[in-house]
Amino acid sequence: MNTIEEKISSADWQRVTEDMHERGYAIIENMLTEKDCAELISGYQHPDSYRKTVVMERYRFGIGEYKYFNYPLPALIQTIRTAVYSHLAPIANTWMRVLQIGKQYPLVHEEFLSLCAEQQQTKATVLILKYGQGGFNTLHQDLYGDLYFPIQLVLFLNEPGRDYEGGEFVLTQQNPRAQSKAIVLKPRKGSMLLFTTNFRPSKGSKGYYQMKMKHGVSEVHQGERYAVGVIFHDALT
Ligand SMILES: O=C(O)CCC(=O)C(=O)O
Ligand SMILES: [Fe+2]
Repeated sequence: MNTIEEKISSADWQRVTEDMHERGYAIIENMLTEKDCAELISGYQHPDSYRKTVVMERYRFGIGEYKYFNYPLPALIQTIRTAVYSHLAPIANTWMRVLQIGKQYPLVHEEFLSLCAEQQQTKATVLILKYGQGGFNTLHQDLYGDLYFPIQLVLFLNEPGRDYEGGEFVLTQQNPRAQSKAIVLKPRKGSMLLFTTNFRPSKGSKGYYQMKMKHGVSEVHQGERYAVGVIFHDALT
């Protein structure tokens, strides 16, 4: 059995990089084992692991519930956050360069977290979400302060079509000169989905422009759906 470090380092990052540039998202299957998924789901009940619980209806974020992890993060998630970041920072740096935004991200996640801390962004943003029948997550962006990393990921802990129906992951892209396009994804259990947090570069006739993206989850028609969201910046509150 490969360790999570091995799975991350042997992933096809060339293909992921191309997908991120062309589409603003990429899927890597088989990142988590059955056991990893089961442990993360059963951990949902342990109050000590989390700093805050959000009942989504209260804020009109949708229907469902999520919990922000506390530091220290579970080892599996800590490893994923640190190791995947190093593969994404070069992509983020290309995006900033082609969009002529004078910003570059350090290649080491700890250094990026130090920059967050300088801006008082110190609270963990990694979360686990739970939706039952009728659950959904409205289209949104996960910006938790002025400093943000432009790519984030979700880990899928249940099998679509078996554990739940509906509950598709929805991305919208807002072309500044057209209506929004919806992209609907059903990644399999254990998959990692990488996607655009705010905007990505898209090539037009006069060079690159900003294509704003949002994400959410369509209504769960049946069953239960859990997911872990890994956001690379920390939060003010
Ligand atoms: O439940 C999902 O797949 C979406 C989670 C989400 O919005 C996030 O991780 O930022
Ligand atoms: Fe989100």
